[in-house]
Amino acid sequence: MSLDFTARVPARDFDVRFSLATGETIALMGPNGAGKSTLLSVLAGLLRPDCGSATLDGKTLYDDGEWLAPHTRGIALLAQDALLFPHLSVLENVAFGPRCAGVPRSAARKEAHRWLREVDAADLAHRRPVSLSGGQAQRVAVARALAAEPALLLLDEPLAALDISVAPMVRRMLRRVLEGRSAIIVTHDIVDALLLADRVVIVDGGRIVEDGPTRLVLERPRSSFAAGLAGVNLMTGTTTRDGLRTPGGVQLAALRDRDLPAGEEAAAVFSPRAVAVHRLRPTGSPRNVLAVTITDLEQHGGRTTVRADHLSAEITTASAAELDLLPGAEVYFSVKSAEVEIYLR
Ligand SMILES: Nc1ncnc2c1ncn2[C@@H]1O[C@H](COP(=O)(O)OP(=O)(O)OP(=O)(O)O)[C@@H](O)[C@H]1O
Repeated sequence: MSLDFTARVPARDFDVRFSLATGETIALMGPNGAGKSTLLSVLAGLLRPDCGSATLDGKTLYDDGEWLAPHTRGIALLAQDALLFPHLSVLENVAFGPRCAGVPRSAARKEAHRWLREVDAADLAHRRPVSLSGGQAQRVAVARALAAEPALLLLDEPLAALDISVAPMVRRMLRRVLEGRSAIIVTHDIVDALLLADRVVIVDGGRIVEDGPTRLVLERPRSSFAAGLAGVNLMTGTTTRDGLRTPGGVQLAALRDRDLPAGEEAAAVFSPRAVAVHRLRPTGSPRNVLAVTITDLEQHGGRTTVRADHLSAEITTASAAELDLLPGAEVYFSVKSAEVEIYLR
């Protein structure tokens, strides 16, 4: 194990215990006020728990009387905003960690150039932080965090402050640099959990309520929070000219980003509300049609969720009754391509 963590902070009703394997990335999710920032603060050494202990790669971070100072923990914390040092150039920002660790100036600069290349920001080396866009600054912040060679990387909603148009690029970069790294990423976005993490840990009311592989937690949610997250349809496969093909051969047309390359691993996401249910295969429409078998129906208010083969449709209860839907029935789900979003994995 890379990290073993227990902490109690009664003033915040926080009582959490979990472990992280070496090279594993966890998505930490939960509603507002659940305790996600508390967990990161305790790990980063910004908040002292009343009791508990934590070790990282065999090093004690805290225990009864022991308390390691934040800068000696080997943990880098990346916040929502890049928080670069405004008076230093991009290169000097990234070289800061190695310099603090005693690396000579020219070697530290060389390191910094290497990390900037790693995050596709080599051309920004001589810029000042004030001249960077949000996405550029966040890439530099990632390079700065990695240049310190942390044993554990903490990312607090790293995409939340970014424009929706640049978030996918930064997400792809993160996916690349997080590969094989011990990291905890706080996110509210299930797409991040699916694409960036090996495992999802859900906290609610200062306690862990779910912990497991992201797919499994979504398919069999045990907490109301996870059930809410599971309210999206996800299909994985490879990109094609006009969408996605699953390993089982299902073709899904999507409204595609024009620069999306074909043949890449990707996930398609669409809302259950965008799915229509039919008894007979619909013809002559530009929709995606999937033949499925109903596994379960759930009524809530005037609407019914129809679950089938890991997908779900949300339709009015009146139309569910009209279609005479029952578990075991073979039906067709259809969704317009404009409702399907594709994310590279
Ligand atoms: N500085 C503080 N002092 C006292 N209590 C705090 C402090 N910060 C947070 N809390 C309390 O601790 C609990 C956990 O909050 P925390 O900020 O860790 O949640 P979170 O999951 O990060 O929420 P969000 O998604 O809103 O950032 C909440 O009840 C909150 O009110």
